[in-house]
Amino acid sequence: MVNVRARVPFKVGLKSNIPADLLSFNGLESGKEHVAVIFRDADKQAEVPLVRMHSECLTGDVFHSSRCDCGEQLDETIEKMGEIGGVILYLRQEGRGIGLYNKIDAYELQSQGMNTYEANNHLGFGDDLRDFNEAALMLKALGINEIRLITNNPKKIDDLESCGIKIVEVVGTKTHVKDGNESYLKTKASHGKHRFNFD
Ligand SMILES: Nc1nc2c(ncn2[C@@H]2O[C@H](COP(=O)(O)OP(=O)(O)OP(=O)(O)O)[C@@H](O)[C@H]2O)c(=O)[nH]1
Ligand SMILES: [Zn+2]
Repeated sequence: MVNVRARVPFKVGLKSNIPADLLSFNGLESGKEHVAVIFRDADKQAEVPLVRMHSECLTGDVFHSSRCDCGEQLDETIEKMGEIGGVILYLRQEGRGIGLYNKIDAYELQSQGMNTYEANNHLGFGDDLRDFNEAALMLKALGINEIRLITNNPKKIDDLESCGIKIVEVVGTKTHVKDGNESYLKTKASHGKHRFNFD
């Protein structure tokens, strides 16, 4: 049984000025310390909340690495939810579930010419090891069964729905192209079926 362990207020965003609550949970069987960040008490409002399931990316979220778009997606989400409310589930699934050191090994292979999925496969991993069952349990612990999901990734939609969360709307993120991540994003679109808008 997953339930809320603690809920504390803090302020977030690039200027540390966006109020939110940080929540921890009991009962996550993976032992992963997933957290939720709730803006404008979105879990207590009548409207169906905006939700983002964001998988940990130390290199992108913290260092804004050129190799991916994770940090920009997180910043965009925080800005949006600061204005209209929402819930970020920050999931400790570094490297699409293979972990940080393996992701760095995969980056080494990508520097030699493999794409993001080929590198995973070469290391003996599937394309994406994540499952979103615990994310669904966290939402249920918050009393949330229906959401508007921020994602470009169809796998997240299918996985959450199969765990009993109703997705009433899918909201895409912007396409954050920068020097260094274009082929990564294009591979996600062609192979991973992510929905991006390349102008
Ligand atoms: N294995 C591997 N993982 C990567 C690579 N680049 C980024 N990641 C990981 O991919 C995950 C990105 O997850 P999310 O931000 O949830 O994004 P997503 O699955 O692309 O889906 P949406 O952003 O919701 O459309 C993070 O865990 C990153 O650490 C890579 O080249 N190899
Ligand atoms: Zn990333």
